[in-house]
Amino acid sequence: MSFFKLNSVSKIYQQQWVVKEVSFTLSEGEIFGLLGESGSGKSTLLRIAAGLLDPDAGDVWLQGQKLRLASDQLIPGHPDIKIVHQDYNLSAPLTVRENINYALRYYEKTYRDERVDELLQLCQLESVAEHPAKSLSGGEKQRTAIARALAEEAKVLLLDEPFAHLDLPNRRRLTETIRELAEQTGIACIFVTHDANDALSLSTRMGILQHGNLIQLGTPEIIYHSPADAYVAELTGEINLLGADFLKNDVHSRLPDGRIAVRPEKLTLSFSPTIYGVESVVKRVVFEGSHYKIYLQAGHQLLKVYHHEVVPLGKSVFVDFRTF
Ligand SMILES: Nc1ncnc2c1ncn2[C@@H]1O[C@H](COP(=O)(O)OP(=O)(O)OP(=O)(O)O)[C@@H](O)[C@H]1O
Repeated sequence: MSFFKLNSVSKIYQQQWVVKEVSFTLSEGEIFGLLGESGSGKSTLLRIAAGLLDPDAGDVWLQGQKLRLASDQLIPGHPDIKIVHQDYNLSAPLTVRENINYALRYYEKTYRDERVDELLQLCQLESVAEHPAKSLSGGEKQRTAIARALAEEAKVLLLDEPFAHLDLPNRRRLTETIRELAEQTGIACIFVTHDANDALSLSTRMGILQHGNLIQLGTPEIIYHSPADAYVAELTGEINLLGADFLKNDVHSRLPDGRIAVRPEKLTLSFSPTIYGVESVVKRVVFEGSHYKIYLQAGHQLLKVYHHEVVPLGKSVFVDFRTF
C-alpha cells in the first residue's frame, strides 16, 4: 500500500484535457517535484491532490483510503493534507507567532505554546517570531505559511510554487526547511515549480508535466541524464541535441526522434587532435561563474561545452564525446 497516491487523475475544462490520466505515488517523507511550464496543469493537479477540486476521472488515496470528493463535503479538503498557496494568505498586522498560533486557537494554551515554539524552530523562524507578517521577506513569509499549514499535524504537504519570487539565499533556506520537515516528521511533500533547478535539487523523485500529461517520472538523476525526449532534455538544463548522423558510433542513447542528447558538462575540449575528437571552431564564450560556456561550430552542428578557462574566439579545438 502506498502512502499517498494519485490514480489516473483527469480534469477537463471546456472540452480540453487540463490534466490527463496522471498517476504517481509517494512514500512517507518523500519530496516530489512536479515540473512544468506555465499552463501545464500543475496547480489544477495540486488542488485535486488536496481534495479541493473534483477530478473528472481517477482518484486520490491517502494510506489506503480514497479521498472523498470535494463536492460531497461541506468544507472541501482533508484534515491530513495541507496546501500552501502562492499568495501565503497571512494576516499582515499579526506577528509570525500570532499567525501560527491562530491555526491552533481551538487547542489548550500549554500545548499551543509548545507547538508554536516547535514550528518556529522547524521552519527557522525563531529570530522573526515577534515581527509582524507585513515586515517579513518573501522567504520568511513562505516559511510562516508552511509553519501555519503544519500547525495541526499533517501527513501530506502540498506547495504551489514555493520558490516563486524568492532570491537565491531564501531559496536555499527554504530547500533546507522542506528537507528537514520531511526528514523529521515523515511528511510527504509535493511541490510544483517551473524551475528545473529547484525540482532537480530538492526532489527525491520528480515528474514532468506537459499539457496535462505526466511525460516522465523518476529520480532527478534519471530525468537529467536520460530525458524521455527533447522537450524534457531542454526543460531540465543545457543540452546539445545532436543530429541523427552527427556521431557515427552509437555509444550514446538516442531520443525517440533519433537525435542524441548530451549535456555540455559531458563533453571535453582539447587543443590538439584526439582520436575521436570532432574538430570545431569557437563562436562565443560566456562566463558563468564556475566555468565558461563555449559555443562551437562543428560543421552544421552548434555545440555547447563547459570549460574551466577562457578560449579565444575563432580558435580551432577538438571536442571529445567519449566521456560517458
Ligand atoms: N476553472 C478553470 N476553467 C477553465 N480553464 C481553467 C480553469 N482552471 C485552469 N484552467 C486552465 O487549465 C490550464 C492549466 O492551468 P493550471 O493553473 O493548472 O496550470 P499551471 O501549470 O499551474 O500554470 P501556472 O504555472 O501559470 O500557474 C490552463 O490552460 C488554464 O487556463
